[in-house]
Amino acid sequence: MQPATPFARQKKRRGSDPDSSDGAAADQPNGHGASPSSGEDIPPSILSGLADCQRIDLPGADVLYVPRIFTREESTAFVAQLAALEQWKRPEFKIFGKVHLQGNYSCHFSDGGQLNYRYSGRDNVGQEFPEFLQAIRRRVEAVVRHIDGQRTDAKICPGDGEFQFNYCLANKYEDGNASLGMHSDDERDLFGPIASVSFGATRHFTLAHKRDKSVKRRIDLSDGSLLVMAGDTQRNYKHGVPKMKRVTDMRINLTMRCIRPRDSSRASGKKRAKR
Ligand SMILES: O=C(O)CCC(=O)C(=O)O
Ligand SMILES: [Fe+2]
Repeated sequence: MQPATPFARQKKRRGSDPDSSDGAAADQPNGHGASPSSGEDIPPSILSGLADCQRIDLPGADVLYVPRIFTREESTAFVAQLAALEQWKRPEFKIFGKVHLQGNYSCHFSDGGQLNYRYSGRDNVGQEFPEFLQAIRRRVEAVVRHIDGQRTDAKICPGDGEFQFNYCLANKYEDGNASLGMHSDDERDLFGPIASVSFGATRHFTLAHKRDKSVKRRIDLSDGSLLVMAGDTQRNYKHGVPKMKRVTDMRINLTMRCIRPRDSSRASGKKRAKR
């Protein structure tokens, strides 16, 4: 069963945001009787481009890719704001008792600044979303709902499409030497689709079937793009970002997620593969 409480609280708070400028920065909640797929809160140039949404042909997965959900100007502004965040950290992990540093920097944001997403044996309590990140989230939600309403070949949103993302994991890849190992985002606390937005350098993204090793796909995630992983994708596939030595520019990826709130002190029953 999906929790009603965090979404009810989130909708109320977001509806009262004071921001009133154009585009992604505008506060235009999707509720209040508007169709979740109407697309009226998406700039026309982006809305028309949503026709380029591509379903990635993988058995047992619902993966969609949209090359551009932010204008170039928005992407440039957002990448600068994201890079300037003070929260970036390179977490440590242990292999056979030896401490290593993760290859990329990450940080976490959540509604109310208190949701904990535990993975790789670590608690990750998300800080409150900064305003510009809320604007990014609103655009992502509007696009995801729009796609879900338009497409008949993929079921993206749970229930009536009125879900909301309450957590964001941000990853910063300084250059092509930074990578993310193959893993699944299949923790029990997660539900609904994962919406992944990329800013900066284009990087390869690999999806590989967990059991049928012959099923593998590579997608290029470009600046301002959206990748949605829904349905059984995490159950059947691993994904990762391999090194690309020739890439010298930075890339920042945000994964917007829905997590069930729980007591952060409770140990998780499931561990994720090393990332
Ligand atoms: O950087 C990416 O594109 C993937 C990020 C990811 O898979 C994750 O944060 O779990
Ligand atoms: Fe992931």
